[in-house]
This record gives sequence, C-alpha cells and structure tokens, in this order.
Amino acid sequence: MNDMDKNKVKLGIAPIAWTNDDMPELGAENTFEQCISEMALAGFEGTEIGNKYPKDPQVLKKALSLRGLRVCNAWFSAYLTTKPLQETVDAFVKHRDLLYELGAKIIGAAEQGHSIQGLKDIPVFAGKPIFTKEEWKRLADGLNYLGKLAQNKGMVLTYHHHMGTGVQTLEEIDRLMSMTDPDFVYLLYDTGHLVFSGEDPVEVVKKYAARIKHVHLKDVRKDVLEKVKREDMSFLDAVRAGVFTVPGDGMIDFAPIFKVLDDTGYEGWMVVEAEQDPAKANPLEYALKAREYIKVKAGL
Ligand SMILES: O=C1C[C@@H](O)[C@H](O)[C@@H](O)C1=O
Ligand SMILES: [Co+2]
Repeated sequence: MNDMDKNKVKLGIAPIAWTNDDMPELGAENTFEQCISEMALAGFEGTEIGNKYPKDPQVLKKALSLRGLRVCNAWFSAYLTTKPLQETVDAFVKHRDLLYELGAKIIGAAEQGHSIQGLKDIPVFAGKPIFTKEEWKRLADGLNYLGKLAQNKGMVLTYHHHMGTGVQTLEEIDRLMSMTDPDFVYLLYDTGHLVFSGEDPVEVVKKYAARIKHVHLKDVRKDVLEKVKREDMSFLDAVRAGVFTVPGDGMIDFAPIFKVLDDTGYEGWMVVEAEQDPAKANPLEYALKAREYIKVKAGL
C-alpha cells in the first residue's frame, strides 16, 4: 500500500450521489442538510456544490462549517465554441467570485458547446461532438483567458474532460493540453470518465501529473458499461443504469493511480464523485464504502 501525504491531499465528496443536478428527479427526496451531514459522518472534509445548496454564500459556509466541511470546487459550464466569448466570461467571473468568497481555490470547467451529456435520446459514444479546427481554437483561446481571470484571484482553472463532449478521449485531452497555456489551464482528472471512454487512467495520470490540480474519483461497473455500448445508451441512461459507482466498487484499481499522484507530489483535493440512483445505492452507505477503500488503498 502507498500512503499518501495527509498534509497535501484532502478528501471531498460531491453531492451528486444524494441529488443529481443532471437529473434532479434522482434524489429529489434528499435534503441539503441530510446530504452534508452524511458527508461529514462518512469522514470527508470537502464538498462541491449541488442544486439544493443555499445560494447565499454566508448561509452555505455556516451550514458546512458546522459539520467541518468546506467547498473545494464547483462545476462551470463554458460555451466557448458556440456563444460569444463575453457570455462565458461574464458567467465565469460570477462563478469565480462566488467560489472565491466560499474559500475555494479550484474552478472545474467543461465545454458544453455541442455537448450531448444532458440529452436523453442521443447515444453517448456515437453522438458525441467532434470540434472543428476553428472550434478548437476558440476553446483554447477562451480557456487561456478564463485561466488568467482565475489567476487574478489566486485561483486555478482546471478543465473537466467528460463523456458526450468534445473533450472526451485521450486524443482530445492531448489536443486541448497542447493548445492551452500550462501556466493558465490545468486538468481535472476524472477516473470514471476516462475508463468510460476506454482510456487507461494510469497512462493519463502519468502523462499529465504536472497539470492535474483536481481529482474526481469515480469507479465504473464493467457489466453496465458493456450494456451501455451494446444498447447504444445515452449518458444519462448510462448513469441511471448504474455505470458509475464509488471507488472500490467497480473495475478500476486505484492503487497505481494513488501511487503516481503521490510519487509526483500531488497537492490538492481528491473528490469522490459517483452519481448513481440514490434509491438503489444508499448515498451514506456508498460514501462510507468509498472512505474505507481510500483509507486502505491510499492510507488517507
Ligand atoms: O464532474 C462531474 C459533474 C456532473 O454534473 C457530471 O455529469 C459528472 O459526470 C461529472 O463528472
Ligand atoms: Co467529474
């Protein structure tokens, strides 16, 4: 076992296992207080932001700090390939300033121009967008600019590769990383999306260790992934069918991933983010399962 450094690596968990922003009917019955109380009970100290979280930053901060939690990141949807730059910039500045007030250092962005991740009837593999040369340039230039805006506040822009978007495969991640400035644009490494896409997560963590500034830990159920491919399912149907689960409950061996992160001096958050139907997978039970697995495999 490889013990990661507790002073460098903090553990968080995303609310998406309790209430799903992409499908709000999943977990509609779970309250904000239940969600954050169970996160703390399971032994996590960080969270991302979900649709049930109070909008007032002071109210949110107080509710979290009562439970020993803090916000580490929140998802940002960019539309650099499809909308005028200023629209994304304005939304980004608002998002950045909110996260700054909440004390978060990371901003996790994903390009949603042409994305099919929220479309129920489009197969996730066959329907994913492919950016044109011109769209790649708009994306890279826009991200470099957003990265500077983040840096103005001492924050870090990380890019979230994602199924059903134009930056899904390793080839696309390579293209984005090579077209963006390493001083301004970093990588949000999400194990679940890499394995879903057919990539080797160990290869990716080795390749981009220097640019990874935020980590999402999710596992993949092999049998469900095969069914998703066989039946040409959409991203949302795949999630509903249980393609994702917590680390330790699926096909990914996280030990070599933790080892590379440790060997390369990773400093930051690792966030368990395992969206599945809370009616089938009790969120507290799965949070505890993830926490135990991380203790055993990462010594954290
Ligand atoms: O980081 C994420 C945010 C979710 O809304 C998304 O759909 C999920 O798959 C993810 O990785
Ligand atoms: Co993620």
